[in-house]
Amino acid sequence: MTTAYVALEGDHVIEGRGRAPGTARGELVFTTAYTGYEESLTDPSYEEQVLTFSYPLIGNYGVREERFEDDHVHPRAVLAKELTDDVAAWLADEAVPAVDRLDTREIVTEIRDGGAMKCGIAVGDDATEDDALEQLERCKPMSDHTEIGTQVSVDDPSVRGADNDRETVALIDCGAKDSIVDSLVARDAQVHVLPYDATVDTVTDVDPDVLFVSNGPGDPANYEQAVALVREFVDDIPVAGICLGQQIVARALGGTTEKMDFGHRGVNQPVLDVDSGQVVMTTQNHGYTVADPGDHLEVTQINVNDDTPEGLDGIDHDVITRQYHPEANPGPEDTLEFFDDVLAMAGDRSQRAVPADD
Ligand SMILES: NC(=O)CC[C@H](N)C(=O)O
Repeated sequence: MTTAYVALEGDHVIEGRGRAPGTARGELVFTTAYTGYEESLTDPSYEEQVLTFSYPLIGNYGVREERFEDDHVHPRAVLAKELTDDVAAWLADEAVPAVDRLDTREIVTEIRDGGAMKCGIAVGDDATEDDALEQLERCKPMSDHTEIGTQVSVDDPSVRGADNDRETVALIDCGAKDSIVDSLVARDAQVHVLPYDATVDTVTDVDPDVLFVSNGPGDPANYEQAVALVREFVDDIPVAGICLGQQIVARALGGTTEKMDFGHRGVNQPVLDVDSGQVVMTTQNHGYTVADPGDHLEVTQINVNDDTPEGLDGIDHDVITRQYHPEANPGPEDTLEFFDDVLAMAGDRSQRAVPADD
């Protein structure tokens, strides 16, 4: 059995079984998701994080590429009570250290009490506690990853979907999950996937019907160019956002964001739609939240557990955003109609742009 050490803040070292070798460091978080491990592990939002699964068995339905949200694994390391051989082999292949046979209840309790925290990992035949502690020592707080967008965004623009007379979407890729683009293309939109630091000219050249800001890793305060783009275009075209996208839109319109203690990560986060009174189950993965939406956005949906904003609407602009993941990969699929609402908002503008026939 390969030895594995996990060093938490306070120099608390936990021992486990090594399933994929290497050393790593990152922000230690947990998800309560009991399904969707392929999607979670390939979600770019987990960049620079170490992901703990609180569900005790991870990998029981194999590893299939068609479920991936990106072409590689994003968490820096993975912790679970039991990882199947399939998942362990996949993580070893991807050079992502993995540890199981440790008490994930203890780790989750530490995160709930102490908040998402720095950690260091060392896995391998020769790994030592000191190796894990050295990784912990070198770990930076998430907000210090100021260039995290470059690690996950595309380098060059690309186009998905046919050029037809339907909606054109300019998607600012801050680390977008593939299923967000798929959800738009499945509704016949044409999606221009643009770098997270795209210029105003790049967006103008696309002549979009909607500016869509994606999910992504890290602190929304480190996405100044995306904030500037929203400010530049929001008077002229509709704007939408998911997760990091909601946070960026809020910051652009005078709102504020803050770090949560341990965030929301799971597939059964209850969200109340304020107007209809309906509660839906949602998939979530975030550690920051909108603290104050400012004067130009109203909160339309809230998290039932802690009242944090889960949906925002523009008061004087065409804007809709979600803090959760409506693309439902993994599900539940209660929230897919968000994409219909976004494209309806984009379509409304196309109609208004047609000169009046008098
Ligand atoms: N999934 C996401 O887009 C995450 C958003 C942001 N990085 C957060 O942790 O809050």
